[in-house]
Amino acid sequence: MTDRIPPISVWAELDTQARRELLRRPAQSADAEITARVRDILRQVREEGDRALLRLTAQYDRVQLDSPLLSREQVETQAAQVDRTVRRAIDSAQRNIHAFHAAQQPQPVSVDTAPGVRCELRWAPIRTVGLYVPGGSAVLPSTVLMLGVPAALAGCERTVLCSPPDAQGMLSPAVCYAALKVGVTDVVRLGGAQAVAALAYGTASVPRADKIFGPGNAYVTAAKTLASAEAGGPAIDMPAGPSELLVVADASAQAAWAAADLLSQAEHGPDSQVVLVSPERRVLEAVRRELARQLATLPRQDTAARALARSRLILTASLDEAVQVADEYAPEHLSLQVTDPQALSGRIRAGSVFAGHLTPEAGGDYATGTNHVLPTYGAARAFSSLGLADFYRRYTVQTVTAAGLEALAPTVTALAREEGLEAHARAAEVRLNHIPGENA
Ligand SMILES: NC(=O)c1ccc[n+]([C@@H]2O[C@H](COP(=O)([O-])OP(=O)(O)OC[C@H]3O[C@@H](n4cnc5c(N)ncnc54)[C@H](O)[C@@H]3O)[C@@H](O)[C@H]2O)c1
Ligand SMILES: N[C@H](CO)Cc1c[nH]c[nH+]1
Ligand SMILES: [Zn+2]
Repeated sequence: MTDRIPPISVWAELDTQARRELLRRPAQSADAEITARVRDILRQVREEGDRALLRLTAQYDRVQLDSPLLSREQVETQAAQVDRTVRRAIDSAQRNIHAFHAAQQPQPVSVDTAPGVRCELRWAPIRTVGLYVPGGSAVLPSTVLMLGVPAALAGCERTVLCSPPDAQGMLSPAVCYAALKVGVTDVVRLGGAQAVAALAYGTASVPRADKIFGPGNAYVTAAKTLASAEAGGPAIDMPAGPSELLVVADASAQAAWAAADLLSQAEHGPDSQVVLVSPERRVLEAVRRELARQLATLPRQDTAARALARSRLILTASLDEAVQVADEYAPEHLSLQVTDPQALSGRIRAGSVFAGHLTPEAGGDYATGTNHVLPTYGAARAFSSLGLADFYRRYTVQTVTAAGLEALAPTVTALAREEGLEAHARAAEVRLNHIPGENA
């Protein structure tokens, strides 16, 4: 069975080009084709609104809808059917996610930068947020919580949830239950790039969102990126594409646990990528055998096998070199299955770190309380994991008194004239000459 798992790559034997190729994400190899298709989908929705949405849903989700929107009654009827165990699990995960995110309230700042010159930093909730909840290969009610809990905590006025419809044109009871629990205002059954287009442009039935959040496949991610680049387009959270996991393992790693973690992300989709980096050949070989053994009994064996075909098992010369490889890859999820995980956790750029042998990556996917919407494709080098602050916009306020203006004006006028912007200089001077009670 190990013939379905790639062989071990020895980092020291690879040149720069081969190393780059080894760490390349699978979804990016089809970039041009995906971009072209997504551009076309965006255009159709921009030009034709709901008509295009219904047509594209029939084409890509193979279901004919009468309207993209679910009524409140439909959502409640679906939610009422949720299984009791699932309902309890959603309630319990929601509590942890709420606790961790409630502690992230951004704080206002007020500083007198000079006498009579006050600068403030304030936070206001983004009014309308679009929440994309994946549902192509697996329906993800957990993502409703990851997006909906911080949106509610921030106080966003309108939360528009989009998720692909099932064969009956419905959303699952669990998704509907979670949506009601976090106070989503509009529930829309749309998936893929067309869902993002609807949120970006707004249609007769789907409200336009100021910012679009959420993970998705390569089509969803491309649509978010393209729509946000348009003039006046929505903001987006980050490129949160196909799931990734990189495990750094030393001699203390349990092969069966490392393999289980790698499979947990491989089963998301064929373009998910999982990587194991270790200075121990024995560990790499044992995990390779475990992957094949555990894969054989997985219900989503075909999906996981396709992702595993592009997985990476990398032998490094030392733990230090493993850290360098991991940092260069900048994974969405980083699992540290080593003796001293805390010593490594700050040295590798990653969306979320799973520190130690007893911390399964799946814990963070559902219930530890951290957010599972995370940057992929190496975006963790600069992008952050989703947090409460992402649901606010930050703005500044400055208030200048007469004394402040007198002190500030020479600086403003000198810099304005240096830049050749006379009107700027005069906008300060005109006030200076008319300060009430002084020069009036
Ligand atoms: N990075 C993160 O934070 C994070 C979190 C959760 C999930 N994920 C990832 O999200 C992804 C979800 O992907 P998914 O496919 O299961 O669901 P999805 O909801 O993202 O995409 C499904 C939609 O894609 C569209 N689509 C499918 N094939 C298409 C085609 N050939 N052309 C145009 N559109 C097409 C369809 O409209 C369908 O509704 C997974 O890769 C998972 O790993 C990432
Ligand atoms: N691993 C995904 C983030 O990449 C999140 C998720 C949802 N459900 C299961 N897993
Ligand atoms: Zn997952």
